[in-house]
Amino acid sequence: MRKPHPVLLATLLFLILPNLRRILGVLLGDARFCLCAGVMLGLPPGRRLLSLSRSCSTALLVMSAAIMYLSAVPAAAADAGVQDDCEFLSTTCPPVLLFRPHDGSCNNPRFPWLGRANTPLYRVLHPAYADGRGAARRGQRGQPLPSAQEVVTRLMPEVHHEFLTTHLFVIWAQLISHDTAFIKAPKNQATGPCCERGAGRDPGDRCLPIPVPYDDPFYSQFRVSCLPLTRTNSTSCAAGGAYDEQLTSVSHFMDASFVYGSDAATAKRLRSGEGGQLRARDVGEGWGGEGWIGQFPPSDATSAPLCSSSIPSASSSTSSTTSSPSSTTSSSSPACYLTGDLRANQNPMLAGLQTLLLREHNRVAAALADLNPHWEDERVYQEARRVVVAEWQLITYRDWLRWLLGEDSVKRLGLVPQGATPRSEYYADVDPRTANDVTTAAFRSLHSMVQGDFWVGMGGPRRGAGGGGYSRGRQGHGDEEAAAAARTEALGEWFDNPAPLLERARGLRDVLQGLAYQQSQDLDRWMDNEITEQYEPVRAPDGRRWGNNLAAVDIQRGRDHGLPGYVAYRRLAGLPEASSFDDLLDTISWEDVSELRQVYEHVFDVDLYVGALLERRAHGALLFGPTYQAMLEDQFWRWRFADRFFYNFAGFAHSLREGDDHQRRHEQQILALEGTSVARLLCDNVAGFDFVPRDPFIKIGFRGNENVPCSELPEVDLSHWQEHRDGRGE
Ligand code: HEM
Ligand SMILES: [Ca+2]
Repeated sequence: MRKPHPVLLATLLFLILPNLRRILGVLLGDARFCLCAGVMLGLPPGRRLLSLSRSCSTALLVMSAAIMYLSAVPAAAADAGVQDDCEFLSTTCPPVLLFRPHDGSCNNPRFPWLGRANTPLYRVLHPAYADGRGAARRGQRGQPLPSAQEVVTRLMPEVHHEFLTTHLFVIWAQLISHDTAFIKAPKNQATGPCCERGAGRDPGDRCLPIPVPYDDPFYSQFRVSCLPLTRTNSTSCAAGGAYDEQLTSVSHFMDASFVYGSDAATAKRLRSGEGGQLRARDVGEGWGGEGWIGQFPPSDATSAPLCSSSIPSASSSTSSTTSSPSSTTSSSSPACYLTGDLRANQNPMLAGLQTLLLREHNRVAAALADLNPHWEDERVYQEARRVVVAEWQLITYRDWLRWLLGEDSVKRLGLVPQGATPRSEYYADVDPRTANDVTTAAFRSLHSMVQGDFWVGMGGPRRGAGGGGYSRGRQGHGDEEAAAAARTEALGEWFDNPAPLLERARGLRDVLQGLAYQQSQDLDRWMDNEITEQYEPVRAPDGRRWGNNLAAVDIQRGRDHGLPGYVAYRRLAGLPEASSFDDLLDTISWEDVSELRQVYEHVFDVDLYVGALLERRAHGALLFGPTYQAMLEDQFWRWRFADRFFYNFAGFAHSLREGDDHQRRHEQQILALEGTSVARLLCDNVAGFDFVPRDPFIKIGFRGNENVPCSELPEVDLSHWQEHRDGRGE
């Protein structure tokens, strides 16, 4: 271990001394503390994650901080992908913060780096690297695990089963994932040489290619024998130099960083500098030249690496190994959106939601500026940002989460915000960070809900048997134009190229309408071919297209990050130990266990991503089996109660100004915010949404969900934000 810096040592003592009693508790074997130490060491906790006590969490936090501080002397990075310094530990904060910092720092008063952008992800279980330090996981006997491509071919073919949630529910989830994690991997796979002969053999080259079996039913026709993958950047300082932790480049909190950016410089670049507005382009003539369309994010060359204007053609599609499908980019980019998140252009539905939230910010800012002409640009921007982040959190926790975790679960965990919450309910001693295990497996499982053919307009697909969709819901509203425009588009045709679809007459409206009316796929092991064969495609000379396999990347990424196998995670959900394939039958069907047996040599080899996706639904859960349910409950609980800036905590400096009057006023604002809804966002920001499903996250007709005119929906009464010139409210 390296010699600690005196300042860091002093900080460490400052952290340890007040918590000495708790730390001694760990050492002396207090039962509760043993449980917590067990979690840290990857031992079976035997209880659900959420049952960790508060004092246990404190001890955990302090102990892991101690490890980090003791090893925090900057050292030269061993190679390009590994950072060995923990510079983030020296984060300093101003004494009082009225608005949350963009990078997520200074949220936790004692550990100001927790949740900051460019820091390591949290881990639920100790990693299972092949060499204990950072080499990708291998099988129980040290053998290579089965090819991720082979696993997908066998276990995750395309079968369509729809669920009661809409595609809007799914893409909203994608936004949440972009708000809370962005692993630092050089854009895949991209131009990297990860499929060249010998790549991946030397750990220094940061390659972890996915071998494709020669008889692969899809890729063999294109003679593709390898899918490229670059390893995620990591640091070993977080674990005292013992093993690698992967870094995320965005703030871990649910703070709409995908709108505002995760660092001060980006945040500044996104602002217009006047009236609290974000920069936007007013698009008058769309691609079809059909009249005024509205605001879109600015177009900016810096987002170009993740944006291309058309499908490139394959230059070497007949070679035996290949560079990434995405490596060939097109030269002309009509509009590459600059937003708070570099992934905004990935697909048109995502870019549509990014645009929606950008417009909401500018709408709220304009209203606040009207109410408070004496506010400067900065004040309007920060107050509007606070409103939009609050709406984002409220809609997610009140309206969206019940369809992810189930009504019982959100009630049991007290996750639905109701009015103001006293500051004593903030858990300063719980780690607020995004868990590696969650973002690399549990949350990614929603890839299985993505529709490869997405609706544009609300009339549903023209092709195939389904035709007609929900056009009945339109009766009485007479929107014949929408019916005429209704069609489906293949996802593979639109990756990294949203503008031509959105920026034409009714383009954004149609894409968002499609989201609100099309049902999503179910969460199961069946994946859509548009993401398992066509992610960022190239075209073969005969016009057919092929791309990367997202599900195989997910599996390989879990191995890259050293996530232990599925069996280890079962214990978090209180499921019995499993040491043979037969032991899985309590949660996985006989047929699926037989499939697992065919692919994996040993039950311990089964990847978390695969095993947990095969589980039958947990009792009381809507989508997940017990393992993913427990992991996501824990994550959503921590993103809320360990976020000091969560919108409805009352009584902090940032939630009220001085004096009782302000506290009462803040509480009124919190209540006023409850007028928000995703339906309201659509009505307020997109022309042509005269009526909407009351709950656009679930299919029309389910539990009385019906179309309602916008005029019937509640709204946020912004007059509560009006302030007299002396700083007092009305
Ligand atoms: C609509 C089509 C989608 C596409 C094309 C897509 C594509 C991708 C890609 C390329 C990655 C990075 C893979 C890697 O290199 O490791 C990724 C990561 C991820 N995706 Fe998706 N995704 C889609 C939808 C979704 C949805 C609906 C969710 C819902 C939760 C989601 C959640 C995630 C998560 C949690 C990650 C990991 C993020 C991180 O830790 O950096 N994605 N996705
Ligand atoms: Ca964030």
